[in-house]
Amino acid sequence: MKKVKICGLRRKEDILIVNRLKPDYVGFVFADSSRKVTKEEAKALSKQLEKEICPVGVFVNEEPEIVAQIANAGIIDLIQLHGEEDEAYIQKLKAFTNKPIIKAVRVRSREQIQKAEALSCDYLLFDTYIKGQYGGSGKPFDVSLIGEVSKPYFIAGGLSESNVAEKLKNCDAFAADVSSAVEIDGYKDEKKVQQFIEAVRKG
Ligand SMILES: O=C(O)c1ccccc1NCC(=O)[C@H](O)[C@H](O)COP(=O)(O)O
Repeated sequence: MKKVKICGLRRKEDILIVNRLKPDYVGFVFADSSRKVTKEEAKALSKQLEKEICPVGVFVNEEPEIVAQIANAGIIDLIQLHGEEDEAYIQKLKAFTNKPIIKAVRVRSREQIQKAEALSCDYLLFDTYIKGQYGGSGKPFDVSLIGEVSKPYFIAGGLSESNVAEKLKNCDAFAADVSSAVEIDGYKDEKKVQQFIEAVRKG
């Protein structure tokens, strides 16, 4: 069964929703965004998360020492790098923490994906390229660009209950990641989260 990640949790209500619906992963965004949480907020939210749900920290070009501090404090179990982090950055981060790493790629070409495969991260995540916006755009991209990839990967970018099954059929993703389409007025909506999780798991 495909895995599912609900990204951009920021309220106690969001944690109650995911604890009931049990996605495989949830994301806390530590980068500039309407969904941004502080380390203290994420710590309090993560503590209330059911143990079977894996908390992921989303960072954009953050100092590796800061990322590692948050990871090593047990607030997150997986690190998602969503900026221009390169192999040198990943090596530096790995010197500070042994938490697994997802490297996000905002897809513009097949060459870019092949280059990302050589990075020493554990997973890749393919998201939509929008100039000036790192993530959470709500805009889809053509997943047929992905092709064969040697690492397990997430797909993201404008996924919704109505398009996720089709997108998963057109690539070999390990997991689907969503934020915008499971929100109403910027807040996570239980019904939408439930419909998305069901659509991913039904395939
Ligand atoms: O969600 C954000 O606001 C965000 C801001 C800056 C960097 C990354 C961000 N989100 C990362 C994610 O993993 C999102 O789930 C992914 O981009 C998909 O979002 P959406 O297209 O809204 O479903």
